[in-house]
Amino acid sequence: MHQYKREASSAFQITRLLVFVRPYWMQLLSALLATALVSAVLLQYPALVGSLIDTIIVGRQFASLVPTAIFLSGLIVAQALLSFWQQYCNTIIGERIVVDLRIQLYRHLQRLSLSFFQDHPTGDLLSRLTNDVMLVREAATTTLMNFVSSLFLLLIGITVILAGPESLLGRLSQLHLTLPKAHVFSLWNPTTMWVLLLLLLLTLPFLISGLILRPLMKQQQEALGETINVLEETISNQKIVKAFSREADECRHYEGLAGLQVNIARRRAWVIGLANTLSILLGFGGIGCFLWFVGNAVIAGNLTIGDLVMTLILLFLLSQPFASASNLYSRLQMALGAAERIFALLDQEPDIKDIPNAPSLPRIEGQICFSHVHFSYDGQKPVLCDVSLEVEPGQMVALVGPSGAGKTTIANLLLRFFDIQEGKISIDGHDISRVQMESVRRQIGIVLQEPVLFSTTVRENIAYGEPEASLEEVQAMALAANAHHFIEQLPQGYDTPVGERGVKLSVGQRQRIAIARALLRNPRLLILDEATSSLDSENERLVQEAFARLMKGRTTLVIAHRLSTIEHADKIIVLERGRVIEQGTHESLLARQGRYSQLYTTLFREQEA
Ligand SMILES: Nc1ncnc2c1ncn2[C@@H]1O[C@H](COP(=O)(O)OP(=O)(O)OP(=O)(O)O)[C@@H](O)[C@H]1O
Repeated sequence: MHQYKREASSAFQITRLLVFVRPYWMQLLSALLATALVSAVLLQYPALVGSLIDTIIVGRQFASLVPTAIFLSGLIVAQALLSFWQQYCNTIIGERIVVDLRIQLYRHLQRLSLSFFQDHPTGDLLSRLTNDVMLVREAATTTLMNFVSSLFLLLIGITVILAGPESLLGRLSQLHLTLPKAHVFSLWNPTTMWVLLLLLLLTLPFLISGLILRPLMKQQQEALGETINVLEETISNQKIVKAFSREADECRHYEGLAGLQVNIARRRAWVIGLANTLSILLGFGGIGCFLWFVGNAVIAGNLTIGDLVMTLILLFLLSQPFASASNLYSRLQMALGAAERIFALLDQEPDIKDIPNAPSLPRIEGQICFSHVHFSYDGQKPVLCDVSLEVEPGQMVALVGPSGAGKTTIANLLLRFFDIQEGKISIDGHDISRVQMESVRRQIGIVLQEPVLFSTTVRENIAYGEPEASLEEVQAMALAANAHHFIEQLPQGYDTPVGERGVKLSVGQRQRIAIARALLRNPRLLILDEATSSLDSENERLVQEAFARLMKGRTTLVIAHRLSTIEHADKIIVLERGRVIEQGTHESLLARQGRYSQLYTTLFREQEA
């Protein structure tokens, strides 16, 4: 069983996330700069309004009106342009990060071994590639920019309040306008300490809520993965759902999972809500006290009404970071939970790997040899025990045996979908675990019991293994697979879409397309898994003919269910409970009156019936 690795620290996750942001650091930096500048621009407004009241309205210096208006207009234009750039970069960088992450995840998935996909539900993987990636995108763009904007508002705002005329605002306003005395408090007095303590208190609710939020977010994403899984399974298997009248049950199942998500969301809302309420109480309580100080100073004549209005606007601006802090923090925690799930997937190593500098398997003749092979899927329950068999080039070998005997497993091992625990499998004398697995698979053609087609055109399905093949080549193979005539009658001929998994074609038609696909690959070695379900006699004849053409001149391993195939095999291998119990030709095995003879009689009776 594949288990995802356990969680790493937030700092480690953030460092890994930065790798995805790095290619766009210039653009991100410019966007962050724009964000910081927007904050700086915003913080000009309190001083301007203060000056407007004190100098122009109360002080009646109307000459300052025009420069003030021009300065204000300039600020508005600057804010608009900077905001545009920030938004533009936000969208572009976000989209690039999403695409990069998805491509890397998809590439990684393609590298993973088959066993990984058997252990992990499709819905969970889809959820990682879609929702988790979107959460990370938001953290790397919107959340980061909001954070920078909040940080700048706070830092500049507090400096302005605390540092008086030496502040950025103070200096700027003295350059352009005559903003009177902005000396509010000097640095490092009891008030400063009081403000710092307040800030510290404000961060506490978020720190505590973060500890609770992160596991909750992970739970929610996992529940979402399960929901997508149910969706994927029941939508793609609607035929079975309907045939067994399970629509209402499936709806209830789905509602149950959706309800679980609401429950988790409710717990999350409580945590965020409490952190928010606490921060509002502390933050706005603090602001109220601060205003009380300033109000008293105005009454005592130490500050003007303009100062009071300026302070009010400043405090309003400063309240923004606190108001959005809980939201930012919960989004960051969501993104970290999502990043953890993404990296857990990226950290999965394929079970089946080429050895270093593995050579490519040269063009083969098609000799197969299993020598004392022992295999188990889970490392515990043995599936194949001491299996030895040999197939000569060009031979057709039938694997027969009861259900669960290990026939498909032998095919899986030849394709190196799994590695064996003991023994050796070789093709033309080359141990398949010591050559490039891609070069092995390239030389093996496979036709499955349930032919798998992709939701594209007939032509692309036939050319799946040889995408460069010309239409003439595709048609020639379709002709040999007895598929050309029915394809020509389809509405758009070879360009007709076959529907998801080929649902728009009959089973026999799908099978012949799969045979044409294997023919086009022209492999030296073939694995056929014969359909157990019988086709109508015309379809059966067409499929059997196509199979015969496909097998001609190639080594073929057939997981056989049909008497005609078994009887015509050069060799029959009888498997039972993972062991080869008999092997030989049809006649020799019948003469032995052993297990094969029993199996054959049963099959004969079934198929005659
Ligand atoms: N991916 C897997 N993981 C774990 N066990 C598996 C897996 N695939 C098959 N098995 C087990 O291995 C044994 C052999 O299965 P296999 O599919 O090879 O049988 P088979 O002879 O092809 O059967 P059938 O004729 O019914 O297809 C069975 O007991 C099965 O439960």
